[in-house]
Amino acid sequence: MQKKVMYPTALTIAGSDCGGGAGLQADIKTMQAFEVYSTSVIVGLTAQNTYGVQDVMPTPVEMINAQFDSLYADFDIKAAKTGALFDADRVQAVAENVVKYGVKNLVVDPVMVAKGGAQLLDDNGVLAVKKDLLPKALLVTPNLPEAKLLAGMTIESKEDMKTAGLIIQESGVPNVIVKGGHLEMETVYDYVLLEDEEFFMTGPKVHNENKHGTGDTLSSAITSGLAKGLFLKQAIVEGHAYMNRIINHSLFVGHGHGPLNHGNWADPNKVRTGFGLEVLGPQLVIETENISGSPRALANLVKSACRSGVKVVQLREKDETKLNWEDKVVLAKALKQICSDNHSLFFIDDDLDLAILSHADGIHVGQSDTSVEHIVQQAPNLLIGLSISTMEEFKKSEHLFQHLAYIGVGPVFATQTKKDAKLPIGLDGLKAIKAKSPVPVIGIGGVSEETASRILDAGADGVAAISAFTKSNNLYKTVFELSKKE
Ligand SMILES: Cc1ncc(COP(=O)(O)OP(=O)(O)O)c(N)n1
Ligand SMILES: Cc1ncsc1CCOP(=O)(O)O
Ligand SMILES: [Mg+2]
Repeated sequence: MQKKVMYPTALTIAGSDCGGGAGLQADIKTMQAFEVYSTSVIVGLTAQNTYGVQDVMPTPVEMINAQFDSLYADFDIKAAKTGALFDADRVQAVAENVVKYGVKNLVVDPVMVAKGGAQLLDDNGVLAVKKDLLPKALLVTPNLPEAKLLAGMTIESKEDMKTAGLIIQESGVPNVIVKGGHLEMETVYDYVLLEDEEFFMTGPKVHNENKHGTGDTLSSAITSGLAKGLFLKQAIVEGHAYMNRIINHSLFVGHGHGPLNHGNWADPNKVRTGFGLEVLGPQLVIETENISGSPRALANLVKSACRSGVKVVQLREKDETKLNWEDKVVLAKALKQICSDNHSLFFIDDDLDLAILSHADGIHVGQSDTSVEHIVQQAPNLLIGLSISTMEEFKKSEHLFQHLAYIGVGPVFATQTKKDAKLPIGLDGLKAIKAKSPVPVIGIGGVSEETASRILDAGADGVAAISAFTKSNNLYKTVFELSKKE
């Protein structure tokens, strides 16, 4: 099977924790857990273990600049975060590079004091973060002691957290999370103040000593979501869910405050937010006809769907299209760009020329369309999906599986959308094919928020749908429902 794995890239700008539980080591592990490629600018070294920080050595400013130069000469960095920055000179250097390279989606974790009490940002550094870095950031994530310093007030209640959030927002950063883990309560409240919304996130207080690196981990998790193209609120909620999960599976290594288990992310939904073809998630199949004939409306739907978590989009422009060839090419190229920007794969239905011209990632073909062998010969880099409607078609196609990324099996249920659809194969038919298929099985036809979980429970690796998306008034929920097993 051909495989193409797409990895968004993120950056951590932070200090090294040689003990591996916090700092940029925690960031890299978290990003890996989110299937995001991590790059790093090392702002300083710490000699550190689970007992605390024994020594600190900041990186020379020239070397910080050189690391930024190297990374931005090469990588397409979609989101970045800062951790320990040590002093005002280093904050200044980071702020200058943020401007120089137009660093996108910057999350500032204003690390000031390590768990054992060592100072990781001096007093002038705190002022520099406020003045030089926060106005350039998308989000800042202080814990209570950090929020007290940034807001210049004591914080002893949830109300105080809200006031502190507003004061910090006035520094010029549009979004703030004040983390309340230090409040003496059995529930941990984190106050989220966004540009247009505010809410508390809650989690249980965890009664063990292994919480080293929690701040780094949450901010990296959010940064990972941003790198993958999630909306900020989604990235925050997913990051928080990740933290809540792994904090309950922390590791007993070392003899002091142990680290989190960043790899313990055995959430059944996880595979559906990943990248790569083993983890297709719901596929949006769409043509201008489905969306009042308007290419712009189609582009908007594709953009929103990608941002809601769709990882594969297929353009299925049929003969009835009102578009001429040139307009079709323009549309396909625009959709490919939207998909690339959002780390989603872009497929074309049937049309090999259009797939090649638009630099699509893949092509989907039916039993009577362009042959798989011809595609492999003409465009060996294209991923290929093949339609299968019956067990007979499956058996007839077995020699092609070596070339396929997936098979689209259906219609599973009756569909109004495809006029020439064959008879529904049903859940039992799908199950029988899944049992024999060496490639992922995507169920299509009559997929809705109600039927998707039955198709997935029958063994499908993912679903593809048209009307479920075009009729949706909440794409995020639709993607969630189309990814969910019972
Ligand atoms: C994922 C997926 N599965 C099946 C189809 C149907 O393709 P095909 O059989 O070629 O029918 P048309 O789409 O051409 O009407 C698909 N497009 N995608
Ligand atoms: C393209 C295609 N192939 C088999 S059924 C179908 C149409 C799916 O549309 P809907 O998701 O609205 O049932
Ligand atoms: Mg076809």
